[in-house]
Amino acid sequence: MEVYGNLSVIATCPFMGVERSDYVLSCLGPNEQGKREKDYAERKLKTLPKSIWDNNKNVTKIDLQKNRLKHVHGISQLANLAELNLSRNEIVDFPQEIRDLHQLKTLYINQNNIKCIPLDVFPSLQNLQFLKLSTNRLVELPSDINQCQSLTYLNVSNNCLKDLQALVGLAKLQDLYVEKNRLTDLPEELFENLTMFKATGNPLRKPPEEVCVGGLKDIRSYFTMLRDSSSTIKSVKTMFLGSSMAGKSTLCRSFDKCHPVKVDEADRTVGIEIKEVEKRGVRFLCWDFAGQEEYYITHHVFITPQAFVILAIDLSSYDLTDESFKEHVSFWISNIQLRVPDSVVLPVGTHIDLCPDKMDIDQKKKDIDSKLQCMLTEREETLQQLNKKLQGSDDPSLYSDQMDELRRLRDYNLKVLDLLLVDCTKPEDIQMFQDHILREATNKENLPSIERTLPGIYQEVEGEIQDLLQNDEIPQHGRVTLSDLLNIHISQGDMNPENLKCILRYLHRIGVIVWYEDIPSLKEDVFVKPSVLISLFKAIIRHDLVKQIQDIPKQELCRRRILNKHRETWVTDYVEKATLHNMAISILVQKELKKLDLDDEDIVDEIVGKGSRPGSLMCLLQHFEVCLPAKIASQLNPEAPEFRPSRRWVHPNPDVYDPDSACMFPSYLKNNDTVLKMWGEDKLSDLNVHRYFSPEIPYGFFHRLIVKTCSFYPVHWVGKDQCCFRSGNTLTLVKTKTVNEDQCIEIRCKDQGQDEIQKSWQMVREIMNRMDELTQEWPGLVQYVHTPCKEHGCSAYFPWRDWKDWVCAGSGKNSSVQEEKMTCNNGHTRRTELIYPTGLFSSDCT
Ligand SMILES: Nc1nc2c(ncn2[C@@H]2O[C@H](COP(=O)(O)OP(=O)(O)OP(=O)(O)O)[C@@H](O)[C@H]2O)c(=O)[nH]1
Repeated sequence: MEVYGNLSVIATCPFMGVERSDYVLSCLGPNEQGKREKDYAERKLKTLPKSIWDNNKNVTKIDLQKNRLKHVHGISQLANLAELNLSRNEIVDFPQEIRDLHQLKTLYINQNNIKCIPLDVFPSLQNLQFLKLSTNRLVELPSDINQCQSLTYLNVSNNCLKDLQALVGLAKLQDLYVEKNRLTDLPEELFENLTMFKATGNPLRKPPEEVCVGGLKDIRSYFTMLRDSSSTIKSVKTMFLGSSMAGKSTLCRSFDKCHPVKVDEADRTVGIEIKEVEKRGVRFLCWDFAGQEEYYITHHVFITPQAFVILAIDLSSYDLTDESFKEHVSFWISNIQLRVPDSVVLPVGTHIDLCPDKMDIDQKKKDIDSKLQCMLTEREETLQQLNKKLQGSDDPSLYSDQMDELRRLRDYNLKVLDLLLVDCTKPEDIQMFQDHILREATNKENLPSIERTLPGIYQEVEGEIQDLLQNDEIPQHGRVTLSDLLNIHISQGDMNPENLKCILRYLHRIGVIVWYEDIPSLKEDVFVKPSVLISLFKAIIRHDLVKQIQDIPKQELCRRRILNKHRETWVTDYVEKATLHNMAISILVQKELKKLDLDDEDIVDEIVGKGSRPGSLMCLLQHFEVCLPAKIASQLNPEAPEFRPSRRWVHPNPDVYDPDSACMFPSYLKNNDTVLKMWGEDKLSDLNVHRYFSPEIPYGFFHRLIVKTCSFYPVHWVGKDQCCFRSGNTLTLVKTKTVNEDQCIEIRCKDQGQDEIQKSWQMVREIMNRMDELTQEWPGLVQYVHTPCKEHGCSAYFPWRDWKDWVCAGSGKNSSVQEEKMTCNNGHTRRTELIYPTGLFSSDCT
C-alpha cells in the first residue's frame, strides 16, 4: 500500500487543545511590506527569506512552521517580535539569537530535533509567557530557565528529560505538560501554582503515575501526606496471557504456592482471576486472563499500561509452522504491542513433559525465539522504511505529522525476553520459574517504575479496609457506598475526606479496589472486593452462556412468571442476534451471587437494575463498550430525531433500565445478513472513505466501534463485521475490509442529493471521531485515510494528508483543492465534493 500523497486538502490548523484557540492563522503574503504579521508557513524554506527583514522593526508576529529550517541566522534583527513560530522544522541547535528577542511573548519551537538549550537564553526573555518545546530530543533543561519569570505555559512533552528541578521557581507557571519523558521524581515545590499538569508516559516513582493521573489535587495531597511518613514499595502488575489451555492458571497458581499446582479442566478460568502474591519484598498483582475467544472483548477493561506479561505457550501442541506461531505467539505479541507497547513479555513454554524428546523441545524453542526476533526486527524495519520514504519525498515537511507518529512508535519499547522452558509438573522448574520472574521483574532496565514512594497512610488505609471486611463492617460482597466508607473511616481517625478519596483513587488504579467515580451512576459505589465484581462479569460474558440459560431451573422461571417459551426465545435471540435479555442477565447474576453466598434480593437489584434504574454491572458493561442497549421490541425507531450537524444529539433517556429489554453483544454475531438487507447496494455516488490500520485492525476494535457508534443512533442494524445506521435521511455503512492484505474500515454514506452532502460528510466525521477516541487505547497503531477512486475496477485513490486536523479540530475548509472536479491517476473524473469534504464545517467536536 502506498501510504502518502501530496494533496493538501484542508487548511491546517496546526495546534490542538489549549493552544488552538490562542492561535490565529495569519494569511498575509510574505512580501506585503509594512505588515506587522508575516506568514511563511509551509514554503519549503531552508533559510530565512530576504523579505523577512522588510520593515523589520514593525514585525510582531512570524509564522515559519513546517519548513526545512536548520538555522534562523539574523532573527534577532526582528527586535519587536512578540510571537515566533518555528515548529516542525529541522532545527538541531537551539538558536541562541532568540535571547535578543526581548519582546517575545510566544514561542513555538516544538517538533524539531533540539538536543540541548544553552544557558543565558531564558533570563533575557522576561516577557515570554508561552513556550512550546515538545517533541524534541532534550535530555535536560537549562538551569536558568526558572529566571523566565513571565512564563505561564510550558510544554516539554515527548523529550528525554530526567528531572524538572530547573523549573522550580517559575512563580507564574500555570500549565505544564511533561508527558513522555524519563522522569522518576517530581519536585514538590513545582506544584504550588500550577492549574494544569500532564505527566503520563514517564517511569514515575515519586509520585507514582497512578497518583499523577488523579490530577493536581491528588498530587498536592500526596505530598502533604508524604511529610508525615513514607515508605518505598516494589509492586508489579503481572498479566498471564496466552491461548486457551496453554497453562496460564497453572503458572499463576504454582507461582503463588511455589510448587506445582494441578488445574482441573473443569476449573478453567472464566474471564479473569486476580491474585496478590508477595515474594521477597515485591508485590505481584497477578491477573490471570481466560484464553477463550469469548473473553477477549473484555480484556480492555483490565489491561493497563506497563505490565510484566507472562505469555504461556503450550509447546506440546506447537508445530513449527507459521500458523502455529501465529496462533500461539504472534497473535498475542501483536495485541500487546498495539495495546501496551511499553510492556515486558516473558514467553514461557509449558507442557514440555509431553513433548517427545529434548531435541523436539530445543527445536521449538529455537523456532519461537528466532521467529520472535524476526517479527520485532521486521516491525522496526517497516517503521524505518516508512520514515525513509517520507523523508525522501519532494517535501518532507508536509509529512511531519506522520514522521512524528513513526518516531513515537519507534520510541516505544516492547521488550520480549527469551523463551523460558517450564515443566509445570516439576517442583524444581517452578522454583526456577519464580526466581526468573523475580530477577526479570526487578531488573530496572525492564521495568523502571517498579519502585514507588508512598505516604505511610496509603498502606494503612488499604489494611484498614481489609480489616473492615473481616470484621463484617463492610458486607462480604464488598460493595460499599462512598459516604459509608468515608463515615466508617473518618470516625476512626481524623482523616480529611479529600485525602481519603485521593488514596481510594490510587487503590483503584493499582487494581486493589474498584471505584469508577467518572461514571455518574457509579461514583457512589466502591467495590473493595474486585473479585466479586469480576465473578459477576463472568456470569454474563462466558463461553458456555447458552448452557447457562438452558440450565436455569424451572422453579426459578416460575418464581418470575416466565414461561419455558420465553427461555427458548432468550436462547434463540442470543444465538441468532447476539442479544441477551435483561431478565436472563438478572437470573444469571443472582445464580452467581448465590454461589458466592451473597444472595440478597437488594444486591441483585443494585447490580442488575430495578425499575428505571440500571444496575452497576449494566452500567459497567455499557461504559466499557462490551454491549449496547437493544430494544428487542422495535429495532427501528420511527421517531429518531433528524441528525443536525450543529447540534449534539442526546439520547432521550440513556439511563433507563427495562427488564423487558435486552443488550446486544456484537462479537457473538455470526453474519451480516440484516445489515446487507438494510443497506442495499453500494452505489458509485456513495461517499466512501477508507481508514487503513497498520499493522492491522486490532482484535476487538470493530466490536467496540459498533457499540460506540450504534448506541448513539437509535436506528441501527448490526452484523459480524458490518453495521449500518440511519440518522434523519442519512444512511451510513461501516465495515471492515481487506484490500491487498491491508486492513481498513470503510465508511459509506448514501448520496442523498446536493443539499444533504454536507450532512453526509458530517456523519463520516462523527464516525472518524469515534475511531479516534478508540485508537487512543491502541497507541501502537499507524493509520492512513483516503478516498478510493469511484470508477469500477480502478485502484487509484485520493489521499487525505490532513485528515486528523479535519476530524479533531472540526473546522477547516478546502484550501488547495480549488477544482470543482478531480481526476485520479488513471484519468477518472468526479465532483470534488464526493471525494473530499470541501465545505466549511462547524467547529463543535462532539
Ligand atoms: N503435563 C502438563 N500439563 C500441564 C502443564 N501446564 C498445564 N498443564 C495442564 O494443562 C491444562 C490447562 O492448564 P490451565 O493452566 O488451566 O490453562 P489456561 O491457559 O489457564 O486455560 P484457560 O483457563 O482455558 O485459558 C490443565 O489440565 C493443566 O493441569 C505442563 O507443563 N505439563
